[in-house]
Amino acid sequence: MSNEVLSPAEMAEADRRAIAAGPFDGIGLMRRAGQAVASLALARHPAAERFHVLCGPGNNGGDGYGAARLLHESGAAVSLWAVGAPRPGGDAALAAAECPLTPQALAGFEAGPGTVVIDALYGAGLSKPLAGDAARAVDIATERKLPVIAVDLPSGVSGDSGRVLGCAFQAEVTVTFARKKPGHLLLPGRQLCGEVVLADIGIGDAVIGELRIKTFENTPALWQAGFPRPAADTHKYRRGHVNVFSGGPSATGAARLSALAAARAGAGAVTVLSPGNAMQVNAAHLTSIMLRKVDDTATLAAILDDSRPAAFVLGPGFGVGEKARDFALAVLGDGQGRQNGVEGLVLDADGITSFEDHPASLFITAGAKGAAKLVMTPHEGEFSRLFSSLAGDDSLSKLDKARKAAARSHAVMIYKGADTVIAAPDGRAAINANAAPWLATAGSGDVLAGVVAGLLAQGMPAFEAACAAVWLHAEAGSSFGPGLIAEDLPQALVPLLRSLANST
Ligand SMILES: NC(=O)C1=CN([C@@H]2O[C@H](COP(=O)(O)OP(=O)(O)OC[C@H]3O[C@@H](n4cnc5c(N)ncnc54)[C@H](O)[C@@H]3O)[C@@H](O)[C@H]2O)[C@@H](O)CC1
Ligand SMILES: [K+]
Repeated sequence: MSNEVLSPAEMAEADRRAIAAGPFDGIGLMRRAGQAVASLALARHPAAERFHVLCGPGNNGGDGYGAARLLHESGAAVSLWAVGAPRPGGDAALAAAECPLTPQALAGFEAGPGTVVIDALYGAGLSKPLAGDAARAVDIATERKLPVIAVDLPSGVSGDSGRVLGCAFQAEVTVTFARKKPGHLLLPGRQLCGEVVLADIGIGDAVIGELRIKTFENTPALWQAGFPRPAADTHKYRRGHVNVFSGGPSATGAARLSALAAARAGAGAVTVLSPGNAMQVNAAHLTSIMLRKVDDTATLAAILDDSRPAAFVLGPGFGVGEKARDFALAVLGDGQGRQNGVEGLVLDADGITSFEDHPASLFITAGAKGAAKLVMTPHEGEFSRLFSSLAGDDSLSKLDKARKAAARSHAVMIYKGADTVIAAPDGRAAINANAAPWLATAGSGDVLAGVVAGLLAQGMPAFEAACAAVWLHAEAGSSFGPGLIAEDLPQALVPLLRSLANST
């Protein structure tokens, strides 16, 4: 799979193993990296008046020296600007020695209109905030709106977290090697990278395979094989039953949105579980979705006794409090082991907030042997209510936080945002990068929760169901575009589901 995402440390290990396995040594890989950058620069900017290649002291700079040499050999006008000298005897020093151009000090960097900047200052080895001459170079490129081609990462962007250290280049395109890094996908890094182009520099799939990578970009390749497809002889309850808890009479719409989304995602039957005082308003708005009165855990127990496959959504519009906690724990199994057919619980919005002062009861129940699978869908505020120590730890990336929260809570986490991270208790994680700003609309999260439950009810494993739902939800929002409201999303899923069904 090429959707593995490597941390800078894993990438350095891949480099070491690739060099040991051959056929390329360190300078060989570096030459190929330089070649990839030079080819892209010429293809994108054939009429550039000049390429300004900015080289740092490490191997990122080494790639820059290689690119500068090849651009110069191709007849392009090239200025070379360097900060710090490469370590003598290292690959970057060899690349610098191979380059016939004399570097000028970065302190004197100047660039006029019509020129292109190739940023090879710092990549995977960025270790402190950009300052001094490097920061000045960023200012010049930004003020003059010069196109920037970043080598591996825009200097200033952390490959681990996507955060900016000091300041960073805004690249038009970033050429990276072998696989993407978290910093290409997590914000603000993703936005600063511009387009990300993957170059093959000779690090083979077998080498990457040895690393047992557990981080992925969330694309259909990750979950398509397990996407539910109804058998020819199926019937509605075999396609899974989703139950969505409704809030009180003035807060019922969110549950209905979730229910409709679960139905579109392929659940065979969907029921809104409504408090008695909201039955009328729910009944007035439901057609194919069924309705059942549930006011207390005794009534809920009868529903949980049903052995047919089912998933539950608790949270959208539900209200915060003890009732939410009681219902959630009952669905998970209340420490008694998994209920007959309960595949999972999607805990969203108020359902998450209800456990703000009681997280341990949720985590212990979710971790009990045989408990139903728990999927939580917090946005940043909700995440910090359940995981305040993780949320406040600036040394952790969003990826780290989601992963640690999943392990702590025994839940699949969908840590929402424009760069949603999905993480499983077993350490797998996926970063989603196809979201569009149109999704930031009221009720959008209710739809997502419903899609997750729709897939869970059909027996899709929780991590894959969460990844598929996030991708479909984002793709539906992106394809609909301006004017999107949450009510549009379930319908916008249809063409995507159709093309998924046709593609296998
Ligand atoms: N053989 C290899 O290891 C390969 C590495 N490649 C390139 O190597 C890069 C990683 O190389 P390195 O590990 O040498 O790391 P970098 O070249 O990214 O940076 C490390 C150097 O920069 C200094 N530094 C870091 N941040 C700084 C800051 N903000 N201000 C001033 N100095 C700073 C460090 O002290 C160190 O000297 C990748 O990004 C990629 O471009 C590619 O050539 C492919 C092959
Ligand atoms: K760079």
